[in-house]
Amino acid sequence: MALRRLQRLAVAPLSFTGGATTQVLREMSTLPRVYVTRQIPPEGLRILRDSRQVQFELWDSDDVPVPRKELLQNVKGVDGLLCVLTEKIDAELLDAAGPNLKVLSTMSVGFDHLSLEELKKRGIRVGYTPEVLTDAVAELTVALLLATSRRLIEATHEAKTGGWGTWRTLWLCGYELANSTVGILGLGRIGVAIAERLAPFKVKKFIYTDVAPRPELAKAINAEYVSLDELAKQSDFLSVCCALTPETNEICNKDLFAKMKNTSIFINTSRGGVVNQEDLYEALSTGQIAGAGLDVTVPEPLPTSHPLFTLKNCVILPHIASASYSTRNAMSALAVNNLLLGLRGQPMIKELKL
Ligand SMILES: O=CC(=O)O
Repeated sequence: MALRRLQRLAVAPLSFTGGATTQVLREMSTLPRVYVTRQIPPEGLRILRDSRQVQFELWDSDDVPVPRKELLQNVKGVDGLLCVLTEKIDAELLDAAGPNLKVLSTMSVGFDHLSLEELKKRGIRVGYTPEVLTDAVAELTVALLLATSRRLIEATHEAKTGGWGTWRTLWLCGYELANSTVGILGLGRIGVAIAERLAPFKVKKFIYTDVAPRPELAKAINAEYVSLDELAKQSDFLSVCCALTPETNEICNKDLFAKMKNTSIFINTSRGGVVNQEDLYEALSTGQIAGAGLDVTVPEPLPTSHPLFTLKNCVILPHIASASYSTRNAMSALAVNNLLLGLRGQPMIKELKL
């Protein structure tokens, strides 16, 4: 099938003169081998091609992830691996790759798909792509928040399907940011960038919680550190920005939703795993909270039959927070540069400390 074909790409254009071709092939065989699990955006691909540092094979599709069985086969003996967040990098995969594998580079800021313990045990260095996506994610979070709180999806649906009768005094009313309290669960670069964008909407107060206060970051947005309980109680808008870890797994559950105001809006652009989705469904369908905007779910894609899709007060996006052309190209370039630096034994631009 054309889409699923595996491409073997030379590090330099192959010459058609016999001698030169042989030379390139010989050169190829001594260069480090890299496997790329997805057709990555052009900027990264160009850097990889032009580097002449590696020979690489690529799963030549962006529509269908490489099937696990093929992935296990294709990584055999590689020195470097470039993956995206759909690939689970665990002991089985690392064993399949074997001892040559020295560098893993993920084109994502999140790394919950990587078994860090297994990577560390094998001395494999890990690159990831923070910072380059902060603006795009913050922008999308604001868009999702407004779409949810001002009921934009419901409103366009009504307009298109004949629900638009006379102008009505309380029809499709939502909640506004002016004079509100915005809570951030997990304050990092993205949380700060979201708050910076929301401040001009005349937010009254920013509050946040995290494992510990982060005064340097909080100062930039004049945010107050509070407990998780207080965050739930005080927030008119609660935006989840934390990484998915064993500590944050399903941290947004019925206990949290029960403490929230029935006028509050819940937004998640981090990872679906931080939310207990049954509890969220209950909170939304019983009016315990006013609405939810989710860019991430468990599983992804969320089956179209999922109960959350039946709720008018739940806006669900298909994990697109970083999806702008410039950001995805920047992520692919950073992922490739991390990989190439790692394979040269140099510090990566963005390397995870294991
Ligand atoms: O979710 C997106 C990422 O981790 O980059």
